Amino acid sequence: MDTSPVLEIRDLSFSYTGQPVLENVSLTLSKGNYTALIGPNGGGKTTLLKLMAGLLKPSRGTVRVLGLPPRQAAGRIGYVPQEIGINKSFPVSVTDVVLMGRLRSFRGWSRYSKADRMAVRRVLERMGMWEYRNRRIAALSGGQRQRVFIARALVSDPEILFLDEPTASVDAAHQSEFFKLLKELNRTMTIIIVNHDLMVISSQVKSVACVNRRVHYHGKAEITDDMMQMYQCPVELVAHGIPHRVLNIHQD
Ligand SMILES: Nc1ncnc2c1ncn2[C@@H]1O[C@H](COP(=O)(O)OP(=O)(O)OP(=O)(O)O)[C@@H](O)[C@H]1O
Repeated sequence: MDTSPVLEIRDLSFSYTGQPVLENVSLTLSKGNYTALIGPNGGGKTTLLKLMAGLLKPSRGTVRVLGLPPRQAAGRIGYVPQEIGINKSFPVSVTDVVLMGRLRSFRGWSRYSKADRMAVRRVLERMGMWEYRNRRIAALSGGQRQRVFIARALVSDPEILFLDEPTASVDAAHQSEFFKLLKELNRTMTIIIVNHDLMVISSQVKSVACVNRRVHYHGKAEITDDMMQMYQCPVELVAHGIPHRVLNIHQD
């Protein structure tokens, strides 16, 4: 099995306004991993994901995705942001949004190739959204919109997929379908997912990185009483709207 690193972060620090958000972060993930980024609100998970995707530049240190600076690997990365601001009056359809994920092979404003359109159909069918292909994006529910943005990330066949709280507006039935899909995708792509519900996510992922200004990586994801001690992770989990502390605090 190929275990070459798909992601290598070395001595990374980042601040937006002088106040450090991430400090001395080093993390190496090998091909085929499926990692959850967990941690308290404001701990830096979204920021870390944006740094991995090349949407932010580190203040110090380096990020390499598939051996390259993230922007150079952009065509091989799929990124699903946490909040998708939609201008309700912007008349863009589901198909238009997913086609944007094919910009790599874009040939002009009026022409996408047949292969682009076929790829869009495949991915919309996979996400159960084909019947909505001509619907305006603003006229979808939050969960449906999220599936469209996941389709947009998948339509370029990425090797690594970054997802920022993708199940935030997905109901329980669709959530389990969604995790089934991710498990299947993980056969061919590395997945890094931000999620708050460790109890749900731990049954899915292969590893966990606790993010709270610093990052602590745990190569396993099962949560047992013993491991709660071992993880020593400061996480305020929000399960069914009720915050509760599951793991103990890191010593440094
Ligand atoms: N654009 C920005 N400008 C300034 N500060 C920011 C910006 N974005 C985030 N921050 C701050 O950086 C810190 C980390 O934010 P980030 O969104 O990465 O945390 P998070 O772990 O993803 O939080 P949550 O679980 O609430 O989504 C927070 O204190 C936040 O207020």
